[in-house]
Amino acid sequence: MATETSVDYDRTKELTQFDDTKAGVKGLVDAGILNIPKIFVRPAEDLAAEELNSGHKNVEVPIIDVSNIGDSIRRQEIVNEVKIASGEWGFFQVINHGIPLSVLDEMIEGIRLFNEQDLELKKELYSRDSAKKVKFHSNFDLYTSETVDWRDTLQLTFLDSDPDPSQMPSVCRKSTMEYFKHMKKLGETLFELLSEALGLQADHLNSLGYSKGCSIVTHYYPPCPQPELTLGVRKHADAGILTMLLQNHIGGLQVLHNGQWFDIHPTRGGLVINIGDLLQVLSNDKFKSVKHRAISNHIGPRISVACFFSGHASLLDKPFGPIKKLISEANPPHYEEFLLKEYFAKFFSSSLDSKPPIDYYKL
Ligand SMILES: O=C(O)CCC(=O)C(=O)O
Ligand SMILES: [Fe+2]
Repeated sequence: MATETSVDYDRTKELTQFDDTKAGVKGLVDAGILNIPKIFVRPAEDLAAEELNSGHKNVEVPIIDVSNIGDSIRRQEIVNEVKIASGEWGFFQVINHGIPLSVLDEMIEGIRLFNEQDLELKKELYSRDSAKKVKFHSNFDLYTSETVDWRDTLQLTFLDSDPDPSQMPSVCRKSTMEYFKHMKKLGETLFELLSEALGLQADHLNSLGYSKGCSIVTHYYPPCPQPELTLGVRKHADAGILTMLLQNHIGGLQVLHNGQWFDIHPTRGGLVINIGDLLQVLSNDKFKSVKHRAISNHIGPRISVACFFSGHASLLDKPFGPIKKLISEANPPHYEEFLLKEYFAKFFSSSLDSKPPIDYYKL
């Protein structure tokens, strides 16, 4: 909740005014503002507590080359790298994954075109309706978070079926359909590697439907006139199972590792993979879901495309918890079982900075 006490500052009114423009953060930049509105300014204690540009320059999140995965010796090495990265960092980048550069570049370009198209067209998709599969807005938790983040989002949700091209915004339809096809395929490969890294059969996670059901959440971070006062995305861990993220060349993504922020530098052709809270649960804490954030920048736009795997819609009513094969007397469950539909209801009714829903199920 807001901590603002000044009598002449009506925060709810400012939030509503911003939301009603349906123009997002880009609308503010287009209007030529030099000082960011108060709703975006992080609390003074947060700003004082840390230096925003504290990202380390010399240590890198692991980069895993997944070419030659068909070679059994190399595959075992890759599985081992995935195991170490997932357990120690919760993050890694994959390179040589086989997705053509043109597909990645066109995806980023499609999202740029969507955000930079005529505002009247973009406004038609502006919504906070949870039932909408395709929607554009700024900050899904605008009214519940302490501070508003400096980004706009186009969200495409496909939990029970593949995307329907007719629902896609026309400027990014072709590129998104192509990108989705590749995400699905690479997702299955990664779920195989993660299964093996947990000591399970390669098809374990795929056969349970965990690599099905995903949302493509695309972020557009306009240049910010006062980047030291706000963030692109606040510190959070991802609520789903696995995230695969494409970013353009601007940079800003940071991961919290041993209490320090590390930059995840954009690698041309690379994709950032991170373990979500639900995979931490499935793995009974063998894999870590780690906090990350995106800082804002004077230059931009920064564009990122997150593909969140959260399991097929048919799993929503089924009990969810640590994988039974990973549990023993020596390794008891760290979480009680819960229903995914209740879990996601908790997530979407709170804000990125509130208590993560998995905390309710910790034993
Ligand atoms: O834009 C980024 O690099 C990060 C986005 C992110 O963390 C998210 O969507 O959960
Ligand atoms: Fe995230």
